[in-house]
Amino acid sequence: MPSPTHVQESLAEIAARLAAYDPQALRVELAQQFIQSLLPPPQVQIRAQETVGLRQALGRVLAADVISPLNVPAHDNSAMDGYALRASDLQTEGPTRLRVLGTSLAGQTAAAEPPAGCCQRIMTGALMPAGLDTVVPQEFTHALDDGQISIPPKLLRAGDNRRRAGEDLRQGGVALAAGRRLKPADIGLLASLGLAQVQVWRRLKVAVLSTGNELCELGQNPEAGGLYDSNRYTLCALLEQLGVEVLDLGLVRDEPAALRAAFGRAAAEADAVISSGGVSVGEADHTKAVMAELGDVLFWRVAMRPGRPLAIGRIAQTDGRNCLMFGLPGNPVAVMVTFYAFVRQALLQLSGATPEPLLTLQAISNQALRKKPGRSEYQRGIVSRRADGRWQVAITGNQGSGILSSMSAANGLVVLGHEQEDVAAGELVEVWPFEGLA
Ligand SMILES: Nc1nc2c(c(=O)[nH]1)N[C@H]1C(S)=C(S)[C@@H](COP(=O)(O)OP(=O)(O)OC[C@H]3O[C@@H](n4cnc5c(N)ncnc54)[C@H](O)[C@@H]3O)O[C@H]1N2
Ligand code: MOO
Repeated sequence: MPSPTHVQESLAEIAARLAAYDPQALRVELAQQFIQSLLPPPQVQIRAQETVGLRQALGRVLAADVISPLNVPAHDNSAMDGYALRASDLQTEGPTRLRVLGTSLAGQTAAAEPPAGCCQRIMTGALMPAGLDTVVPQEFTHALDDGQISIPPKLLRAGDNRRRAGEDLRQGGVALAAGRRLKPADIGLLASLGLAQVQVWRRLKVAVLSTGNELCELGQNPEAGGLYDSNRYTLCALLEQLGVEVLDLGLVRDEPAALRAAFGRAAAEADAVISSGGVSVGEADHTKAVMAELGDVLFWRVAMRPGRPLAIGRIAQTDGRNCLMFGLPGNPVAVMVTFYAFVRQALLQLSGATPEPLLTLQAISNQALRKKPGRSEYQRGIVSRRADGRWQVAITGNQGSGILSSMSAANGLVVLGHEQEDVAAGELVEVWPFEGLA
């Protein structure tokens, strides 16, 4: 491998600084903190930016603040169909009578200032005529025969039903900050500013591979003792949901040359590589040796279930960047749980995204759960609303770390923290809904 262009602290040196670092029983939070410390800012890792049209911008990460080029709304306008008036014309005792001078429709220029004692018929979105500050919705008025309307007393305060220029977005202000991972509402907001394009970081590129000689490609027949490679499909789907570019390196035989070629390609072409399998203590595993040969890597046993064995490392690239290595355990549910616990947030941050709080729920456990203190546990569950409106969660059956059907049946993960002991039926537990992990 070409040597890196700069010297960086080794992973062992970083680990040595952590209090309570125990690679044989690493707390989840400490593992997360460690991974966090390996993430370079996008200016260092991603570097390139691109301009994309709004229709292509969903899920992309803003590379620069978006400064509002205009006020939204551009002018004061009416929030209701009704009559625009001066609050100072309103009587406090008894009804107010005002003469209706004309009609303002949305899209027209602002009407001239009417004299005192007059009002203007106005539609939602129409510009407020000069000098008028308040709108009375038409359903609260009575039309009188002489071209006047009557408004009951004590109905309105000055400024009611008027939308102010710039109340949504102010010209020159930061409409969306750099690091924003664009959501549907953001796309609409950018459109409301008239912006057809935005400046985003290039997509993060993530390589995926599966290791294990027992695995078989879809479309082929597994040999005796073999099984289909499902992890790569799960991982590619998880990555697509995150909006990163996926480099599928396929199924790699558990042979040093094949593994070297795959990890080498990942290092040359991708920002991160995720493998599954071969990180535990088994005999047939060359994965760990090749990871350690090509990069700087630590092999952990995390105090969690599922997902105990985990490799974390990086391979230096010729241009000074790093390719992060995530060696996930082979068991299919452990792959998903470790992805959610360690990989997802890291990839988002590596993409330039500002961290956002994870959407979690407190739900009533429908059943007693066995839990050993001293490790974090992740159980598959179905969250639903009870008749009283509170969340409840039911575990989806067999929780073996190879059982994908109970993961597929679930809509979230029950997360039982490191210190947590047995949970009694009716107790509150934390749940990560899968919707919040997309
Ligand atoms: N003596 C010990 N044995 C094991 C330990 C341990 O601490 N001591 N840990 C167990 C845990 S926990 C896990 S998780 C697994 C992880 O081991 P590996 O990462 O080395 O994974 P493999 O042995 O290669 O595979 C485990 C399991 O998963 C199946 N697998 C692997 N890749 C795929 C794939 N792409 N698609 C579908 N299924 C896959 C594989 O066939 C095995 O059944 O180790 C335990 N053992
Ligand atoms: O980490 Mo393993 O996932 O429990 O089977």
